[in-house]
Amino acid sequence: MPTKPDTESVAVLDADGGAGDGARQDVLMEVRDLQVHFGMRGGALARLTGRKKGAVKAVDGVDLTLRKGEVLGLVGESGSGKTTLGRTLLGLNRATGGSITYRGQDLAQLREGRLRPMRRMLQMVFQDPHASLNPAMTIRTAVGHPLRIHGLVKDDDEYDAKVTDALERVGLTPPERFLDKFPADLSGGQKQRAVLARAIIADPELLVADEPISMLDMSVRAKILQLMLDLKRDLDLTYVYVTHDLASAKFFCDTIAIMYLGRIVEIGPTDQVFSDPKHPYTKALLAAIPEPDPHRGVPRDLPRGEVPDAAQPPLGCSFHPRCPVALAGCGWEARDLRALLERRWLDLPPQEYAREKGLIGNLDVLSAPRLTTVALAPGKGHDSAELVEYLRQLREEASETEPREPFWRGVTTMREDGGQVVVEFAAPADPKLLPVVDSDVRVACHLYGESQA
Ligand SMILES: Nc1ncnc2c1ncn2[C@@H]1O[C@H](COP(=O)(O)OP(=O)(O)OP(=O)(O)O)[C@@H](O)[C@H]1O
Repeated sequence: MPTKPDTESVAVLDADGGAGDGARQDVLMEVRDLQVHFGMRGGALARLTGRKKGAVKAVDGVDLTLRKGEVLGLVGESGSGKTTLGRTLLGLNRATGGSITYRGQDLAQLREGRLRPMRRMLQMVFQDPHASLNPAMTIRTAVGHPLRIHGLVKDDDEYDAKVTDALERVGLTPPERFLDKFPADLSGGQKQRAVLARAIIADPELLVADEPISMLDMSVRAKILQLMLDLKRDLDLTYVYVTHDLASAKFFCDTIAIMYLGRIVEIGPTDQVFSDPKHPYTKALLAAIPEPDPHRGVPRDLPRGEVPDAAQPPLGCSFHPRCPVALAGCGWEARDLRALLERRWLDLPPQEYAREKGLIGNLDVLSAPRLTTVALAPGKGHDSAELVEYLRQLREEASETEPREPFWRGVTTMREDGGQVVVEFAAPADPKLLPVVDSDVRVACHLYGESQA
């Protein structure tokens, strides 16, 4: 893959995370406290019992400043909200809250009718070029479609001239060979070139590209990214590049935003994020990039566990249940105790497992989200003294094992009370995205406290 070319407008963040005064006029889009929640329909039982429907917070308070000519990468595991954020920037998903300022208007508030003309300037490139092109349309019709929708040409000659120019720009040459072909006649790479031709034909300002190369052969991926960089340079484009692939983001992006469960946990110039990652999640993602040299070992895994359910995110920092260095105030709660017990029990022989599990009579109370105080009842044939002793033993064992289990930092109290054992956790705090001293990076992590700002 070619090395990342120098771009003229590398992003510079000021203390507020926005562009400095000099760069302010170069701001293309300003996103503030953006939220996109998807309602979940309750089942018949939920309706009967009057239980509230939940919501998935796909995007949960995102701030971004996108400058003209910038390539911003949205990176994170599946379900982190990258696609939803990208789509919302273009008005393809409606925002639940917050603002997206573009050309003096708030896209988050615009009605569909007023949004439509803006769409000419804001285009999306999807992952699957095959699904993006109507199999029954010729390339001429598909690529020129935006010209017709937005009424940008006066006659067929102008239409053909523009389609021909777009095909040339994306390397589908000579264009006459492609105009009357159907998508099925094209290779994957050629289809994605046609999709790019359609995306640029109406002279847009911003392209959101959602995993644009992930479904292509390895051999053409770098070529498509290079083509996108050439188009950006020639047509003054700005890109938002959605991917879970850090290697391509490193090559392609000026700025990287690392997303986790609907939030940006770290954002900054690509070289700084890669050379000196701050957030434990960023560090884990970078450590999980497979080594190109097979003699240097197997790919390392991401931290334990999976991305949690966005409908019931963890308290405090969403990453804390997987974080190897979490602190007391990172948001520990009852569910984390359950996860800890279950991880331990997985490794026990059946008899030991049954004995330990039998000590707790009401394990299910540990499933409720956001509980920072929980009362555990002893199991049949046991009492609270045995139960509290068991928990204290676990804590003791953990203090002697490396790497140190961070969960116990969050437990402030374990005491007997009225025949039960009350476990209390430290008050949770939501980490804010703050600038880190001596760097252009902002990070949402308690390891970099407010004093660092
Ligand atoms: N239309 C929808 N209705 C309900 N939930 C949705 C919808 N779209 C996305 N979600 C949920 O929002 C969360 C974020 O999804 P999103 O697709 O934006 O993440 P992503 O990081 O792009 O993941 P992927 O890489 O798998 O596409 C997920 O929990 C997802 O299930």
